[in-house]
Amino acid sequence: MKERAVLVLEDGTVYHGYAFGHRGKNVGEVVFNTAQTGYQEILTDPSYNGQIVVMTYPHQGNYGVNVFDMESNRPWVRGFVAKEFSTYAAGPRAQQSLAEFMSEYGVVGLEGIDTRALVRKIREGGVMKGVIAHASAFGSPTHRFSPADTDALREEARKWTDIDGRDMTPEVSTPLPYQFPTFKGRRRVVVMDFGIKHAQMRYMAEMGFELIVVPGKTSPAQIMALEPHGLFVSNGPGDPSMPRYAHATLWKLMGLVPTFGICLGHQLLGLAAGGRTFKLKFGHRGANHPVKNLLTGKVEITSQNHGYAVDPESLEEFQPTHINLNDGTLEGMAHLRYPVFSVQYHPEACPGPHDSLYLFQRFLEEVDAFNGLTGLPVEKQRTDKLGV
Ligand SMILES: NC(=O)CC[C@H](N)C(=O)O
Repeated sequence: MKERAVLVLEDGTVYHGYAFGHRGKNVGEVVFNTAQTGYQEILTDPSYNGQIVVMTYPHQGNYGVNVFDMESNRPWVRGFVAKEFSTYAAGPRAQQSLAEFMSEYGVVGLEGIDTRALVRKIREGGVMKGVIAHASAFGSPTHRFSPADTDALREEARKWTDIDGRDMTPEVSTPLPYQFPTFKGRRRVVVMDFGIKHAQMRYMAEMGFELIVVPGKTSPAQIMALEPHGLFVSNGPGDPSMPRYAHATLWKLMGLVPTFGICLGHQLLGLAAGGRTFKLKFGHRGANHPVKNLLTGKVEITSQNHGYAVDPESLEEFQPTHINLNDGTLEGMAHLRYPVFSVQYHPEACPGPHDSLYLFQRFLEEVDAFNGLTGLPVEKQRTDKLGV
């Protein structure tokens, strides 16, 4: 018999379903993702630190998990919800089942609930805090949830400190600097790690960049002492207005070195330039968000995962370069005078389409133009041989 489990939202809504993955209980901000595949990349994307992710596609887990699709060294989601999880992992790339993977890393799962109703609720009411609890967290796998149990879980969700207003990046940023495994390149990029997805580094390594990854709290002087040709600002979790040290660092470095920011990196650059960020009602999380490139007029289908956005009205030194065609929010910007640009979405995909990979090429061109390296051959690095 399946073990009972519930999701209780802070507004008191209760969804009854069944336990999956690691047995237990966890609280987080409940968000939804509309990607049909890519659950392993989603689970291991550090930007989800603090969040319970609901997949809108009804069937998850069918192709298992493997060592290649890790976006960091472990999952970061606090809970994972789907209509139905496959217990069987099919396909030549599968090395482990999703159930085993979630159990191994302590990811509490829930299935068998009406995910469409839950997503409609979040779309209407905005993102909310919630708790997933399995019956065994109440002492026995055959436990039946009483109204007193769900009231207590609701209180637990309410009392949990909202990720809005919290710097969630120190937990996921590297504690010490390291070199991403690349050959010694003639173009050195310092990567500010706020919870980076490996795909971003893989693409840059393949393009011939030497990558030195530093903690998000690294000072401008320490960064410049590494003599970078370029600076990369990663994605990451939580409220972008909270890591104030990063705003100060990026403000000081603006114009000194060509800079490319993705997602949280984009938001931090906007804040560094004196701009403002705000929280979206339910965010953008999926693999088919249409974005218009205002410089070319072309539309890109993009991978997204963010709950905040930069207010374009608040920007003085940046011009908008990309907008979201669903809701008109800012998706990309470029500095008016310096080689500094950023996007809110994920050109590295993982999961998602590759329409926006040209941005990494643009970064390479900016780095070369600024450092007098134009004409230098790009030493393509085979990251598959490097074991990354
Ligand atoms: N993927 C990211 O970098 C997310 C940025 C930020 N934490 C947000 O939710 O908007």
